[in-house]
Amino acid sequence: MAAHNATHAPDHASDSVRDREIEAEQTHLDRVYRRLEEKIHEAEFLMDDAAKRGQVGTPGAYAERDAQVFQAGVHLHRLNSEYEDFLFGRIDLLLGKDGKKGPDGAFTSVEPADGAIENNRAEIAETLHIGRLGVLDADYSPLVIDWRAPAAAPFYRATPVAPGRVVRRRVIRSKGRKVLGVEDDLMRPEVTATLAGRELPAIGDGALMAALGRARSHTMRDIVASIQAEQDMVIRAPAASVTEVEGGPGTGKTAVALHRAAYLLYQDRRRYAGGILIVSPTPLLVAYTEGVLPSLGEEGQVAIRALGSLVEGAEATAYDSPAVARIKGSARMQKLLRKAARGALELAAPAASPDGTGPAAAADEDGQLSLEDLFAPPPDSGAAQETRRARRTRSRSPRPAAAAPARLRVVAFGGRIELDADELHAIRQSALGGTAPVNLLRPRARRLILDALWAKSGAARRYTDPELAAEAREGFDEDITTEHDFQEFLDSWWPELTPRGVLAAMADERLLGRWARRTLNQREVRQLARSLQRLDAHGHGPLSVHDVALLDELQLILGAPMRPARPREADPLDHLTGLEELTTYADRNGGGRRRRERLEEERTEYAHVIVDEAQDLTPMQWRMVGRRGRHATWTVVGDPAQSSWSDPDEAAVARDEALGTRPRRRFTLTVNYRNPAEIADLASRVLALAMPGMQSPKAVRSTGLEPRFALTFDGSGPAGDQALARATVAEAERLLGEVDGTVGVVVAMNRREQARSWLAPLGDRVVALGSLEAKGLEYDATLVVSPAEIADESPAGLRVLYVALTRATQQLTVLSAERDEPDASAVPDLLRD
Ligand SMILES: Nc1ncnc2c1ncn2[C@@H]1O[C@H](COP(=O)(O)OP(=O)(O)OP(=O)(O)O)[C@@H](O)[C@H]1O
Repeated sequence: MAAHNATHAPDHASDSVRDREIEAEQTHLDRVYRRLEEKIHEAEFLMDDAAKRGQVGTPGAYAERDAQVFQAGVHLHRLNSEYEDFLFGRIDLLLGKDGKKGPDGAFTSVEPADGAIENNRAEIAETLHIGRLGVLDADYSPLVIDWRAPAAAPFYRATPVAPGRVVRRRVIRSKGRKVLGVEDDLMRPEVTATLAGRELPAIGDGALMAALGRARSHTMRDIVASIQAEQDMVIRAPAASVTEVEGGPGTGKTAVALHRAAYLLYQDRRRYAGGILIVSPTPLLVAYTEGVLPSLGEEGQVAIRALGSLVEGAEATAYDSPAVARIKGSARMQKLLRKAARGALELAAPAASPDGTGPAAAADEDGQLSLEDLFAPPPDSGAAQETRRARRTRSRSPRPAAAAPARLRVVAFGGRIELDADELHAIRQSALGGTAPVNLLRPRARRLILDALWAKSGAARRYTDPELAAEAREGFDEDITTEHDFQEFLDSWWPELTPRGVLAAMADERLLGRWARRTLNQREVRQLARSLQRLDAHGHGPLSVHDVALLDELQLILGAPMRPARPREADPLDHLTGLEELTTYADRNGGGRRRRERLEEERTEYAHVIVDEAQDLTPMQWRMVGRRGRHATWTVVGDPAQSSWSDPDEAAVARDEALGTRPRRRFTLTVNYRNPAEIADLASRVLALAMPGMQSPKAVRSTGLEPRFALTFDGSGPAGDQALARATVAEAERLLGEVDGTVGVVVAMNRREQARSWLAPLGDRVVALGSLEAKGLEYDATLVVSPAEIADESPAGLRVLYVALTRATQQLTVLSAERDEPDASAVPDLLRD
């Protein structure tokens, strides 16, 4: 940890020295902006020039134009982006061991030259400014080093214990083009260093503390100016294989994951043109974090998706009870879904003509084969009535109706050939024997039907010459299969199943019971079927986050529908870069967003997958995420102590399967940057219950403000609810007065809606959250309502409570009701020492 361990020089520098230092940084920033303006003009000129070349219209001119447009687009996008603090850091360095310079114009040596320090005095040999992007002066000297460049690493890694060449690290605070302040950390406080004959001053109390003390808003800030050494190790870890990061609440796992995405793109833009996927547990966390990457200069190549939005066209909006979530997330679902997909085929109604009489006979030209009343059961048969009923039901409601098995009848070679229900059933079973996706087995089933009809026709016996027999068979097949009615039969008998359709079919408790015979017990069948009844017959309706993983699994089991693949739009720049950065140019010309959205739609696999809050993925979700990174490298961040999944062993197996046998690199983050020590200490009591023996991360600061304990005491029922509402609102109001930023109120999941309505009048600085929604988020102040209610919600309830208690950056109140068994000081049983 750099700043944490650094000696913060007490702020003895006089105001005039501070002003002089700010002015010096202002002069540098002005120079940077002048250079940026020159670059913007250059880029605009290139764009104009490119447009003119485009009018010439020869292939060579087009290629040249495209290359120029790309370059210019990249520049313009980056330079036009408004950054609050484009330039945020500076390091003053001793002379290096060797005099080599890297591509960014900085000296590469990490260690100081012998004799760089003599009698604790030294001369600063190099000053580097660090910013969101690199900028070179016209003479190629570095005006700003990109924060991800190797030359910037000492800014994050230097500590007083291992300072390398760094004497002073400075964080520069600016807004727009104005420098507002500087904060210094001395890495060699014992050394008196001079720069251009003047002693190097140290100003401020340290940048990290300044950053941590800021009020929180509804969006996360990047930490680019104050990344700590242990975090930097993760961010800059090699991309290959799997990087696993564990750390307690507030250790910066999410921040590190986001910065790592930006770092990887910087390192190897070509490789990550395949896209980086960041998987987040909730849409709330996506909304909270998605501004960070643009602030780091990266957009377009990184998709941040909530677990409930990973499947195209599906968006989870509903919540399952913990019991149902446990069923849907479990690996047992694989087997059940395979059965359901096969079972759903049986539900298809046969295609009879509406009046049951079927199509008229169709005589073929050579008189060998005619098709007659092809697929209909006899009009008066029970099966026909059943079929008609089924069709009526189907037109009212497309849920696949249970129907009598059809028989298939053709007239060929002057006689009738018929496959009865049992024979069709046997054919279906035989086609399903393989493991191929159900929708893709249809051609095989079709072939088996034709084989059976051919065998029954006895025609094969009439041909001694195999060539003639093959020819006859070919004609036979063609005649049958080109018949519209045959195709209709096939559509009904082996319909194309959709994941949503199968999920909807599982809402039928009786059918589900059949399919789940060896997988779920009766109670589980009932719970699962009921939870799916909120979907309509097409499977449309409010999906839960766990339903989305089931849809993805079903997509695999069923296979892609058989329609012609949409040709990928040729991108003239693919051969140059494969980058979407072009969209920055195309955006300006209107078509970029559409194109990017389309490409994203088509993209189901990524070059790098980052999983945030990995401890929460269920086995089925690991399978879903794993499919998106089969050839990817991975970064997986999480904290087992915050897991809301009840069976960690089962999830670990699924995680191992998703990550495969790739070698793993492990890191642990140990410092809590979010919670003051007072809040972290209280939370650690729950950690001791939830995961005995697990270490809490060390809080980096303390505020002197102990958590508050409040009570509501009106028993249960509506009166109790009203009392709880009053107490919650009163405390939320009090906290609003205490902090400048946001207040999060965490309640048990089943009180979510209630709490939202209680708190709505307080405005948007207050957010009501169900316990599971609090994951990853943070607020200046947090109110946790009834810890016992949250802890009792599920087998993982204590860990969920631990999450709730670790969301506050400044103040925490715990509100207890009777069931919390509070003591005389209102401390609930679960939080007593
Ligand atoms: N080096 C840093 N400099 C400044 N702020 C930091 C630093 N590291 C982390 N933070 C801040 O600490 C807070 C917690 O970070 P983050 O949300 O990434 O932690 P986390 O480990 O993902 O937490 P949780 O497991 O509770 O979700 C954020 O506000 C983040 O900006």
